[in-house]
Formats: sequence, structure tokens, C-alpha cells
Amino acid sequence: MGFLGKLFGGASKISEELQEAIEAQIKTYNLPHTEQNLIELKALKAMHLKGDAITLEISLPYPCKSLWPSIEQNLSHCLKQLNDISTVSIEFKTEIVAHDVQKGTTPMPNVKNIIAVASGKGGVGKSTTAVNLALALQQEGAQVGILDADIYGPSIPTMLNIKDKPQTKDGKSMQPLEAYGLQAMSIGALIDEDSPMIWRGPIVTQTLTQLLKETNWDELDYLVIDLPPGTGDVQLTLAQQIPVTGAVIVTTPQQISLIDAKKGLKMFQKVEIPILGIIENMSTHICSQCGHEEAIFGSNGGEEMAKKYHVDFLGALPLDKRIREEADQGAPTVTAEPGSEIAGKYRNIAHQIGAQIGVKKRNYAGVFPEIVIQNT
Ligand SMILES: Nc1ncnc2c1ncn2[C@@H]1O[C@H](COP(=O)(O)OP(=O)(O)OP(=O)(O)O)[C@@H](O)[C@H]1O
Repeated sequence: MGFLGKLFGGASKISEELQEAIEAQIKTYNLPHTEQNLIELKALKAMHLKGDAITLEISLPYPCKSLWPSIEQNLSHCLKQLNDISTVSIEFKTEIVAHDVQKGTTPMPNVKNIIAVASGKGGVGKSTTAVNLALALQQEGAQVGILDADIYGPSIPTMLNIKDKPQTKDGKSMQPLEAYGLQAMSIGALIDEDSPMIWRGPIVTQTLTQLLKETNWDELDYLVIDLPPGTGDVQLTLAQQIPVTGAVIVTTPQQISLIDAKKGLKMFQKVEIPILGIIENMSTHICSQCGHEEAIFGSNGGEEMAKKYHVDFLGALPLDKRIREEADQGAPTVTAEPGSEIAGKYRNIAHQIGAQIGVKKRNYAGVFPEIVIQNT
């Protein structure tokens, strides 16, 4: 007896044979960026069969709204292979849960998953990548926050055009700032733009941990943290103290950046934070005048590094004037030009990150999915 049959074999009016056939068809399709089907992902919540029309209620564990039409098409194709089914409709929802964090840390009650964005070297585009990814995750259906922990160059308020200072309701905690549907907090919002950051390590880590914990994040699925560049004591302490679900490393393809990115990778491995993957930024430059493509910083460094260290290569972003201009103007590319090829690249990376987290171990005992079959 199959999975659906085991649950409802006695009570359901649908023949056991049809249940098994439906289950077998569903199992032939793996969801994008995962190697799991709806049943393995515990994403199938209910099925209704009326005559030869079937409706599936599915709840995906990662945000991918722009992929829903193709998922629907693929599942319809699989189910329509059965003689008993001629119409398939799907009701989608996104339901992101909290996943495991590294040993020695406790998950935050109002933040389900923290994604740390790091780079070994400064200036490789870590903040630009972090903010575009946060926006992409949010556009795809998640509740997202961004914490600008880049003490040496807090740039998120500029990139999100945030001019307000954080407010407090109780004198103890701060309300997150808001932009484009994102919740945001930045060390930059609390300090004078022109004051040099000459704090010592322990003060930096204490301030950042406070900033994280004393912001009233509102039920976040993901909090993206833009870490300070480098792999020194500050970064190591943060990696040990912040409950992180996974880390993303941003690098340019050039050797000098890759050497530092490897140090970053090893730092996360040391504190047992899973690496979600490597992003190669400023991969190639496409001339806005003649369209000529040039690998200014060398080619494929990030991809080769990912292969060597057995981590995922999440994708490459070109060195493109628009990415800089739009971030400088306070509307990052994913928001300014959501239909552009570049925004598509950020979205693709966001899907992979979400999917990787979605298949990780949950930080509570997984509940057996409640599947309801109705035959009306
Ligand atoms: N793919 C890209 N194409 C064009 N410009 C980019 C790209 N990525 C980032 N930039 C630009 O490069 C500059 C540095 O980017 P960013 O501030 O994101 O780097 P960073 O790694 O966070 O730096 P730091 O951590 O040292 O503050 C910015 O002016 C940004 O607009």
C-alpha cells in the first residue's frame, strides 16, 4: 500500500489503485533546486478529486512565486498521464519554517532563519549582493529582514534609500526600519555618516549582537546579515554567537579575492555553519557601448573554488553599471528592474538559497504531513 493509501485507504472513496497511481506520478517530479518531490518535502497538504478534476493544495518550504506556473505545468503533465485525471489545478502557499543552527547558539524567537553573507575581502560587492538577495527572497514570497553589520562601511541605508533613524517604543528595543517591504536595521542608521569606525573588536561584536537582538523583527522567515568583510576576530566571534542557518560567500573571480574567500569558507566550517554556496560577483564586464564581454577579474574563479571545496556554486553576476547606479540611487536592481536579466540572476540565486535551507533539518521534530483527500 502506498503513502496516500496507508493514510486514507480505509476512509477514502478513491480506490487504492488510483491513490497509488497519483502518488507514483507526483513522485516523478522533483521541485526546482531540490532533489525531492512534493511528498518528500512534506509540501503536499491536501488533495480534492471531483470527477476527473484534481486539486492539489501545496505549501512550499521556500519562496519561489515566479516558479509556480512552471511547477503547476510540470505537475499537471505528470498527473494527466493517468486516464482518470483530465484537469489539474494547484493552490500554492509558501510556508517557511525554522531550521537548525550551529551548536552552542539558540535560535531567535522572531527570526526563523539567519543567512550570513560574507566575503573575505572588502569591496567585492557583498552588500550589493546581500540587499538584492534579500529583496529577491521577499518578492518571491518570504517575510525578510536585512541587518547591515558592515561596521566598516554600512551601505544598506543608502542602497535602500533609508533616511529615518530607528524609533523605540519602550526605550529598550528598536523598531526595524522599512523599505520595499523589507525590515532593515543598520549600524549606519545609528552612527554619524562621517564618523570613522575605530571601535575595538569586543565593542563591535557586542554592538552588533545587541543590534540583532534588540531589534523588534516582525516574524521573519529570513534575516540576511551583511557581515563585515574579512575573517578576523570580529567575524569569528560573530559567527560563533549569531544563530546562523547558513552562510553565503561572495567573491570576485580574481586570485586575491579568492584567497580571502577561502579563509571565510574555512572560518564557517570551523564554527560548523553550513555553507549554502559561493556567488561570483563582477564575473564578466559587458560593455554598454559595444556589448563586448570581458573577464576583467579573471574567469570562473568562484566556480572552481566551489568545486574544490565541495560547496554549491550559486551563480555569477556581471560587472554592470546598472547594478552600481541603482544601488547608489537607493533602489537595487531587483526592485528597480524586476524584469531584467540581472534581477532574474539574483532571483535564481535566492531560489537556490531558499531551497537549500528548505531541505535542511528543521529545528523542531517534523510533524507528519496532514494530507486530506476528498472525493466529492
Ligand atoms: N556586479 C556589480 N556590478 C557593478 N558594480 C557593482 C557590482 N557589485 C557591486 N558593485 C559596486 O561596487 C561597489 C562596492 O560594492 P559593495 O559596497 O556592495 O561591496 P562590499 O563588498 O560590501 O564592500 P565593503 O564590505 O568593503 O563595504 C559599490 O559601488 C557597488 O555599487
